[in-house]
Amino acid sequence: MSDTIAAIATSPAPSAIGILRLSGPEAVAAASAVFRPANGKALENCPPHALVYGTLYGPDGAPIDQALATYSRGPHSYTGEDTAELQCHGSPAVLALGLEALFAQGVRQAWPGEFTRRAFLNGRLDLTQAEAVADLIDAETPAAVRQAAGQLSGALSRRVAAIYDGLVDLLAHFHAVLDYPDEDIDPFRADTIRAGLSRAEGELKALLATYDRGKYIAGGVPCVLAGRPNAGKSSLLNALVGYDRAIVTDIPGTTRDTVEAKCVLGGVSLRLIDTAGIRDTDDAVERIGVERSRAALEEAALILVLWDSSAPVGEEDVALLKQAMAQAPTILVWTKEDLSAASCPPLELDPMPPMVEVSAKTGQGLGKLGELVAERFPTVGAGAAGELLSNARQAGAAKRALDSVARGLASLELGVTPDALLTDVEEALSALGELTGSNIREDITARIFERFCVGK
Ligand SMILES: Nc1nc2c(c(=O)[nH]1)N(C=O)[C@@H](CNc1ccc(C(=O)N[C@@H](CCC(=O)O)C(=O)O)cc1)CN2
Ligand SMILES: Nc1nc2c(ncn2[C@@H]2O[C@H](COP(=O)(O)OP(=O)(O)OP(=O)(O)O)[C@@H](O)[C@H]2O)c(=O)[nH]1
Ligand SMILES: [Mg+2]
Repeated sequence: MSDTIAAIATSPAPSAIGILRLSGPEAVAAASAVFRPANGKALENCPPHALVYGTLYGPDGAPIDQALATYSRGPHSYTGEDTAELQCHGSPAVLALGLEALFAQGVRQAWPGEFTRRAFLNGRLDLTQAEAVADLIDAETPAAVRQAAGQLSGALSRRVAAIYDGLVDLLAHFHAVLDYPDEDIDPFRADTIRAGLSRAEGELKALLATYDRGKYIAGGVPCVLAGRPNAGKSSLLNALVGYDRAIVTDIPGTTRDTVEAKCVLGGVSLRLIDTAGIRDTDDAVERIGVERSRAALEEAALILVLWDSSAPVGEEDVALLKQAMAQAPTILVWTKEDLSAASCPPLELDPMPPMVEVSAKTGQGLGKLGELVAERFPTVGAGAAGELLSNARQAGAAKRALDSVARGLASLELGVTPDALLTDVEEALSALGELTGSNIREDITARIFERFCVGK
């Protein structure tokens, strides 16, 4: 039987309300020992799922807060175990004392994600739903909220289950042919199996195609700021994130290492990557920085090429723009719009990139830049029904399922033995089981729940 865990479930800053949460066999008894309801009854004798008003006592027995408490009996709770909550004033000192009082009752500190891990182990959530809990907490845009909330309610699980069930139906046909292992699969049955595998293949391809969008919604679009030294890259990064994240000076070659920061622009969550200005240089450190800039360009899903509108455009600016456009959706950003513009020869590019003039100093043009980003990633700002693959673990499992199904289809054409084909289908089922967590190794779940916060 599992032990009883407790944690502060709310943020560590002073706030209106702060919650202590417990789960496990002694959860209700421990909460009852430190909290006395105003109605004179013991907490455990009040009805479950109700909020009860009363006094919370610290480890030395002195009152430390007027609070609300509630408890639930497993399996009718978040974790599926007995749970209790103490909803206090959100003072970090009160919460720390309350937690200490609970430890004195023999409960222990919860690990990060341990409540949700218990919910998963007790079958209250599958793995994609548990991951959605973490995604929801981390969501930075309305689109990310909708995607995570849909996944939490089981939308991705249902989509995967439909593929899984289709493959299970096929297994019945295999058992019929396995009874006669030396005979070829009769053509009628082979057609049925082929149709089932093709359908699963189509569904898995469609599912995998959701991953780009899902990962951009959940984790942000990797967006590189590129341009020659002093173009204003770090200034733009700072203007977009709203604080002085990167060092800005008038010395060309200020940024050496890549600098990352998140922002929301045009409703799209971006992972901005500021880079060293690209130029030939004798400085060994700067040269490594320039190499990193070029490497970052290759990882980008969106590139902002910055041209200083107060300086003449050079050949290297045009070369960088062309390189970027060949690599990913690119926006040409004319910087320092507040200064007087240098004259620029007409640009002859086909196609022309979308362009915008901005000033990091005044904020002019940033709204227009947001519109251009939203045009490039309309579906990333729009949210989803929650049935997108949203992380690499999910995509990896779906890819393995697809590979197994494709192998099965190829084998069928080659006329292999039924048991080889059966192995392919079983491998596909096992990969889908990993995706939802119905069939997954302990060490992998441990890694997944480590990313959660304490108290979740
Ligand atoms: N105060 C508080 N707020 C919270 C949570 C919590 O645990 N406490 N949650 C958690 O992190 C989330 C809500 N999720 C929850 C999911 C299931 C149950 C639950 O008790 N389910 C039971 C009973 C349902 C019912 O009363 O109808 C069940 O499913 O059987 C509670 C919270 C977000 N807000
Ligand atoms: N007036 C004005 N000056 C700007 C603007 N943006 C940047 N600057 C100035 O241009 C100079 C270079 O800015 P940075 O943001 O450091 O340029 P960078 O592209 O990051 O340069 P490197 O890191 O050296 O590649 C600094 O003196 C900035 O203050 C702007 O919008 N208006
Ligand atoms: Mg810089």
